[in-house]
Amino acid sequence: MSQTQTEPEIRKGLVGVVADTTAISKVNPETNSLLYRGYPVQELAARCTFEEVAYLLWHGELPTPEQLSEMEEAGRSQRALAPEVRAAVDLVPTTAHPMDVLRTAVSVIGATDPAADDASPESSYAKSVRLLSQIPAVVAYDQRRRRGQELVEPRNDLGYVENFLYMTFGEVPADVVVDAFRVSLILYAEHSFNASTFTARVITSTLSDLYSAVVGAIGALKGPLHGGANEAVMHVFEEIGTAENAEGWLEQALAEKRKIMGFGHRVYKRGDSRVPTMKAALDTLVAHYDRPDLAELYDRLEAAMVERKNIRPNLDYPSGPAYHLMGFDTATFTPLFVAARITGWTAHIMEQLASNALIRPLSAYNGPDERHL
Ligand SMILES: CC(=O)SCCNC(=O)CCNC(=O)[C@H](O)C(C)(C)COP(=O)(O)OP(=O)(O)OC[C@H]1O[C@@H](n2cnc3c(N)ncnc32)[C@H](O)[C@@H]1OP(=O)(O)O
Ligand SMILES: O=C([O-])CC(=O)C(=O)O
Repeated sequence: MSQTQTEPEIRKGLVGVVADTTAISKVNPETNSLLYRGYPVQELAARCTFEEVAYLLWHGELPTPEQLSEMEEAGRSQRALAPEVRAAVDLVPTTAHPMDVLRTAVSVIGATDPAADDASPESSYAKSVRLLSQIPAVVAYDQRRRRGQELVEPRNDLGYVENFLYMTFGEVPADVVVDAFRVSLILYAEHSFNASTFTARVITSTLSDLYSAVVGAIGALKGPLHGGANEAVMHVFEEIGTAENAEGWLEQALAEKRKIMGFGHRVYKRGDSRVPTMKAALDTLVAHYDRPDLAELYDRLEAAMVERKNIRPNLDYPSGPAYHLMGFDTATFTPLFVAARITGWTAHIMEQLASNALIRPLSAYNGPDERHL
């Protein structure tokens, strides 16, 4: 009797694999849309504070004024950089990437939390609020120490976004800057089973603690194929120099088989649903800082890439130059992504815990046949 052996189907990079359900966000490449808990992200960016969006991602509904102020109060009381976290940051040399500093700081925040291993929903939520509040203090302080500047203590009379900028720059910038930063954080907050979120879910699935899952997610986000691309976009802009070099630079880069940072996406093949909103925010910054040269370079490279490869920008493409115009150092861009995505990551960690199954795929062995010594 002959038996046909079916080869296992291997989906390298898990392309097209549906790994689980989620109620947190829906990415729909067909309609080019992104919903957080059912709400289009564009509407949230137009109408909500970042704190409201964080609450929505965590709880499934937008907060009432009372619920919001309760969450904000808990967050404000934890905004200052804890002394042991500051000491840990100071130990890391400034030759290290800010993502390495942030990863270390989150590890210390976890290691100094006596309830680190408490996986109850209440404790997970409290940790999520804690990380949301502490991460800006780390990011702002790290950029300042690299510039030889003193730490700026938080201001509790300010909202999250204003305070983040205040701790970074020592002043609250113009409304247009505050608003562009708010929009970027909302757009970066959540995006289903992207690589860093999936990393957090894999770690959580072993019943490890929330901080370990976030540390792993930070590591995954750092790579230039994921969050590290917003920083890489700025390096591309610097390499190109001025708009008239864009086409020539692209030809050469493609000839060298380079990946063009800020373009392409695993899920969206006809454009990233978040780009138009972030591009509009970038345009307001270009006008505010009077930098039409940057907008021209942006447009020329995008047009050339669409013409040559029919590949469109992802969110990192407008975010990189937007953060540059706001005054952030290029190496700080991906930590800003962490500050936003901590909301989505922790929402997914809580969702995974609520309905857990160990994540453990199979592999098809292709090494030598069995042999003996
Ligand atoms: C917020 C975010 O994390 S969004 C992603 C940020 N990352 C980047 O911007 C990095 C640059 N982009 C890329 O490397 C890719 O587009 C990714 C990693 C984002 C998606 O990759 P995948 O879904 O695996 O697409 P894949 O690599 O299969 O691309 C299909 C084809 O388009 C090409 N391609 C895709 N993106 C790019 C790019 N940015 N530059 C040049 N070619 C590209 C690939 O080389 C491939 O060509 P081939 O079929 O001739 O081999
Ligand atoms: O979804 C992805 O693969 C990457 C992305 O855009 C994100 O994480 O925001």
